[in-house]
Amino acid sequence: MAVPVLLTTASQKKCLNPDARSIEGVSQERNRKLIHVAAAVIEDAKGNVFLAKRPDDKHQGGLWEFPGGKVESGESSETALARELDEEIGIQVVQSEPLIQIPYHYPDKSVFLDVFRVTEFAGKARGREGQEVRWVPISELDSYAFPAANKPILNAVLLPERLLITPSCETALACLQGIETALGKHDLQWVMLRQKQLTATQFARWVVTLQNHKMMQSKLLTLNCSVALANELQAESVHLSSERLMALSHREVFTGRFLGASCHTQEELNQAVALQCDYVTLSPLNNTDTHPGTEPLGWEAAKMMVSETPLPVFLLGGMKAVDLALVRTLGAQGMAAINAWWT
Ligand SMILES: Nc1nc2c([nH]c(=O)n2[C@H]2C[C@H](O)[C@@H](COP(=O)(O)OP(=O)(O)OP(=O)(O)O)O2)c(=O)[nH]1
Ligand SMILES: [Mg+2]
Repeated sequence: MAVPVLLTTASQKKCLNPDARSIEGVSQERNRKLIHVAAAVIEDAKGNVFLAKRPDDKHQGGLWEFPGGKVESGESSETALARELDEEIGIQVVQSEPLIQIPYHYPDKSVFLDVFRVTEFAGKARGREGQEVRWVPISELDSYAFPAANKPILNAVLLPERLLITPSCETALACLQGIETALGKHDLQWVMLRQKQLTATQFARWVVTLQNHKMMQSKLLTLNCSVALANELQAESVHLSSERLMALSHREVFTGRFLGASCHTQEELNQAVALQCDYVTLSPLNNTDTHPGTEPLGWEAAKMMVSETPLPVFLLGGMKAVDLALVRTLGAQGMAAINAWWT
């Protein structure tokens, strides 16, 4: 008989707040022990992800899930993952890496999702328990109904690992050329337009130029501006400065897909979690030319902060392109940088 592991650790603290619960309800849920669950984002070589439908009579029934199940007493998450994937979908894990950890309180249950990316496996994935299963292109994941706790998993899968932030540029043309060079040289998929020296009108003009450029058609463009301006510009992604983040009392109605924010402290990270941001940047990791005189967080503190944040975290500040591997071992989603890629 499987005995699920109940977590009472620091993971309790970083839970995403469930929607529309009374204060009393939330505090009761927060004291509840977390059920430790190992789940897998299984990818094939074509960029498809394997989904299974939860049986109607189970918790979160009828919704699509990343296969997995409860970690049993005495098991590591990796062992539980391997066992569950064999039992549920008949595959044997060959290679996996941690993707993200999410504590979440449902009204009736609290779970701690320990999510791995499985990049290599043996066997043919199938529904061994009669459940409906499907290989789904990553670009179509957003059209599937998942349990509410899964939102950060989707963000972690959909967002690229590397974010290029533009330095302040003299002209829109110089900015375009810089982006083109960096994207071409480093095979980047994600760009944040950050140009603090521009007025909103000038910024909007630069954005339209970028949006219409052929090279940006297949890339994710994030605008570092207000939500109102990003909506006006029909942006797919907006990035809030820490000042804008801390000034918000609730998640503004952003009409695009990804709402991110700059964080430098635990308080700002807490606010990003409370506002249900889709990702955060955490900086400065090291000393940087762009923010001289700012005390860096350092790798140890950053590691702690990442482990307490149930959102995809992109580390930023004085990093080199080769630091990506280290960033991943810390549990962060990836890295954001100007100088590492802008030449
Ligand atoms: N496997 C999986 N579980 C998820 C996801 N999202 C999510 O909220 N959960 C929740 C639903 C359940 O409360 C819990 C997982 O339990 P489970 O039903 O998969 O556990 P299990 O495979 O060990 O099944 P059982 O023996 O308890 O029947 O985590 C997800 O993407 N995958
Ligand atoms: Mg399961």
